[in-house]
Amino acid sequence: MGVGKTTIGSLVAQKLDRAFIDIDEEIEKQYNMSINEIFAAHGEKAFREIEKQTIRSFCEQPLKVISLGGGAFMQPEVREICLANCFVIYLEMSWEEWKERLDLLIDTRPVLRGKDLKEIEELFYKRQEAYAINHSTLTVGSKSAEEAADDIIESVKLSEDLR
Ligand SMILES: Nc1ncnc2c1ncn2[C@@H]1O[C@H](COP(=O)(O)OP(=O)(O)OP(=O)(O)O)[C@@H](O)[C@H]1O
Ligand SMILES: O=C(O)C1=C[C@@H](O)[C@@H](O)[C@H](O)C1
Ligand SMILES: [Mg+2]
Repeated sequence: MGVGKTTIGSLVAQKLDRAFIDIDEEIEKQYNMSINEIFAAHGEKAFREIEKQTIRSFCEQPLKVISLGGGAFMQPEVREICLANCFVIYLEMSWEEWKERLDLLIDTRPVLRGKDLKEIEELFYKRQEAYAINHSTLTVGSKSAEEAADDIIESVKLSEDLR
């Protein structure tokens, strides 16, 4: 969550001249509500179901750069759909670096609401096991979004060359 998938993914799409799809944004358009409002009105379970369906519909279309929401990969079916149809890149950050970003995220990521720092740290580490299942890992660290986007393009080109 909040590692920069939307920011960096949109740059990758621009640089590769591909369509960019942000799954959270697509869900917000379908409901005409913000993610916060969807969680409040329908609950997380309903959000996860629509998230899975939305991911399925876009992942089966080729030639797109797709940014998932932060918790999407926790669903085994989402992992299966993405790994079978897409080149899946995990953007990784250390806890020490990521927690400095919390102020930017706290108001717009409802899963953080009501949690103290210890609980957020537990969630951060709990998610890493699922995120580790991917085709390529990029450590974002202190890289700018531009640098991270360029690194992703290099890694995609390398994987194409190796095919
Ligand atoms: N490389 C970067 N360096 C510094 N700040 C960044 C970087 N990438 C993104 N940000 C900032 O971090 C915040 C979260 O970014 P973004 O929304 O792209 O994350 P995300 O991974 O898409 O989040 P989510 O998991 O909720 O979809 C934004 O305020 C964004 O401007
Ligand atoms: O990390 C998460 O569980 C989430 C991240 C956001 O991208 C949104 O998908 C939503 O706020 C849930
Ligand atoms: Mg995002």
